Amino acid sequence: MTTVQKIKEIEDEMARTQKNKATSYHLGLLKAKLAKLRRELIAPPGGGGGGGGLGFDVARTGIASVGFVGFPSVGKSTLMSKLTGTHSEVSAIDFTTLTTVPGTVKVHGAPIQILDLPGIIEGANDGRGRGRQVIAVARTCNLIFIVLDVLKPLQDKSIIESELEGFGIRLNKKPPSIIVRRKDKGGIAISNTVPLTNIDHEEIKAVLSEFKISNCDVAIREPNATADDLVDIIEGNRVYIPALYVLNKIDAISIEELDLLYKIPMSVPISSKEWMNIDELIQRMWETLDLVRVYTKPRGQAPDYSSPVVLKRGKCTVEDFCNAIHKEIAKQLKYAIVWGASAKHSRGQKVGLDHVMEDEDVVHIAKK
Ligand SMILES: Nc1nc2c(ncn2[C@@H]2O[C@H](COP(=O)(O)OP(=O)(O)OP(=O)(O)O)[C@@H](O)[C@H]2O)c(=O)[nH]1
Ligand SMILES: [K+]
Ligand SMILES: [Mg+2]
Repeated sequence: MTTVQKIKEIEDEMARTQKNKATSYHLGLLKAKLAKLRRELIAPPGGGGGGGGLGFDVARTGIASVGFVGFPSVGKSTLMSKLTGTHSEVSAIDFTTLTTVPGTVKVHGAPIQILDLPGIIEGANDGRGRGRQVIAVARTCNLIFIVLDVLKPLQDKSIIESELEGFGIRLNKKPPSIIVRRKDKGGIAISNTVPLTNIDHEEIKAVLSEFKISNCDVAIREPNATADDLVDIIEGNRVYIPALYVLNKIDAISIEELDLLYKIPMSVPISSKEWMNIDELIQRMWETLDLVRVYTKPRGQAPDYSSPVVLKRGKCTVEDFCNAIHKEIAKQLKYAIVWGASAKHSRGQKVGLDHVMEDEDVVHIAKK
């Protein structure tokens, strides 16, 4: 039996099994087994598989990257070409785009890399089409645009989601607050600071046993944690990426239909062909990327608002700022003065390398 067939078999069995006290251990085992099989698919034991592939690894430029994932002919290349000014072949024929096509769009002074990708189909992460290479590129992006054709069934949305999920990508989700600390002896101790609503001790033990963990402390702080969350923590190779659902081709539907689309969370209805609602898309892209612009103020001069240093949230200290300019600067720093949201007072705050900055702060670097 192939790995794909084994996965199908387990999924079928899980669908047949009612979740209750008597079955939770068994379900926990199945979930862990499923995760292990999926890992085999991503990185087969003999090597190979997974990412890379001719034309898929492109030079990464800009401060952040956005990957376009969707079925064929939903309009990914139309959007990418118009957004970036970079040519990417457009046609009504499926699988027009065959490799990664990179382009750049500048948003609020920050260069963002856009990666147009080939269309994927159901079963992509089982190796059908170029799906695996496409999803491997998506795994490395800071934001994923799941592009959907509003003229096609909405079910396509969940197919794409499960293809990405199957490859270890978690969309619009934070890493679950679960800690598994392995020990040499002492058995399994489970503690929780929140009520366990979607997982019970039997299921936790089943998952641990399938991963051959017989001694460990499990601490669950995640409200509504599931067995899948636990598996994610044990497997450890998950990536947590924000996603926006880009609902394309709204030029072809009625206002009433458009109203319904607006109810889908994290979605932006657009028409790439007729250039409708692109401003909202760019604004939502900017907000979701959550970047931090910092303006430099040379001594005795006004800040330079034309070219911000753009940093990522969580990596936006004064030290990160210095390193973004030149790797020697942090060593030469005497102090920095920061104005803006991160500063305590409006006349500016004297800070050191570990100060965390906010979007649109102004900074002056005083050297030794
Ligand atoms: N009506 C309408 N048609 C569109 C829109 N955007 C793209 N199209 C059409 O949809 C078809 C496919 O467009 P592409 O941009 O090649 O789609 P793709 O997703 O890149 O396709 P693949 O590379 O094959 O995966 C073309 O005929 C486009 O003209 C849109 O906003 N509205
Ligand atoms: K196409
Ligand atoms: Mg294309």
